[in-house]
Amino acid sequence: MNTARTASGLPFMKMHGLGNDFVVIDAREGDDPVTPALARALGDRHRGVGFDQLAVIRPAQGADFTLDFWNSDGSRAGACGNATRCVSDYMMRQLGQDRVTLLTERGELGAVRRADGMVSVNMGAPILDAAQIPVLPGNDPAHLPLEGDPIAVGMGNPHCVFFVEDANSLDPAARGPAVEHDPLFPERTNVEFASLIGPDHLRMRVWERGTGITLACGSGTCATAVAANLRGLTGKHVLVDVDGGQLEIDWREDGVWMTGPTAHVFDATLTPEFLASL
Ligand SMILES: N[C@H](CCC[C@H](N)C(=O)O)C(=O)O
Repeated sequence: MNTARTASGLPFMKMHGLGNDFVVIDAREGDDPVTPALARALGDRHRGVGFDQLAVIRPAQGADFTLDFWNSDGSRAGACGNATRCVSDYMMRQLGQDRVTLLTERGELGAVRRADGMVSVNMGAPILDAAQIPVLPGNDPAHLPLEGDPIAVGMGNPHCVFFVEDANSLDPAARGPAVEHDPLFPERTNVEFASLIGPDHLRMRVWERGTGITLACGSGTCATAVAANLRGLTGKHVLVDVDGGQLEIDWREDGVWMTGPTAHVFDATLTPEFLASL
């Protein structure tokens, strides 16, 4: 831990995309202060700040910034679409640009601000090839031997998408945890439950790996749109209704684009006492 920061506290930002909420730490100057213990303590909604994901901005070579993601249980996530949109919005404002590039565990991603103010991110091509999905060794890449015939889609993080009769009437907390921890997924998985509610219009609810139910999951909506297209349910441009609102997905030649609103709620500073208690 950077002792200078510990003495004066640690600044952070609170942001959300459709209620998928984030603590964001800008660590472009100084040491990266985040450890699993800090992520868990900050993620505690009673004794810390509370978030679905913690995002850490770091310097990058060859891109505008690097972005790392943590879940509230202290585990790392390889991708987080909504945090990518929120932080890209902040960075576009700060750099005076209407587009940015960023490095994530997945590789280089790009984000742009649309004329209507919404932020779009290209989450990259979906990973469907079993050879490239470390979580699915030796399994049919499209159809897992799980009840409900889900589709596994990698978006830089693992997703397991179930199509159900009525996503509104099921409790993701009842079915999600068993799938998250199924031995088919050695790195665990995010779990989506989706229904077709109109032409190219999906309803999706999510159980997120390392966090639980969230109001929106950007990478999950990308995975769900890809899965729906592969099942012949939709085209490649779909609207996905999540608990917190609506995201627009566009599966193009260059990757899966995800668009929606962003919100920067407040800035604050973690106290030296909080940091010292970890
Ligand atoms: N909310 C995020 C996804 C977090 C995924 C995380 N729970 C993981 O372990 O992969 C999103 O907007 O894409």
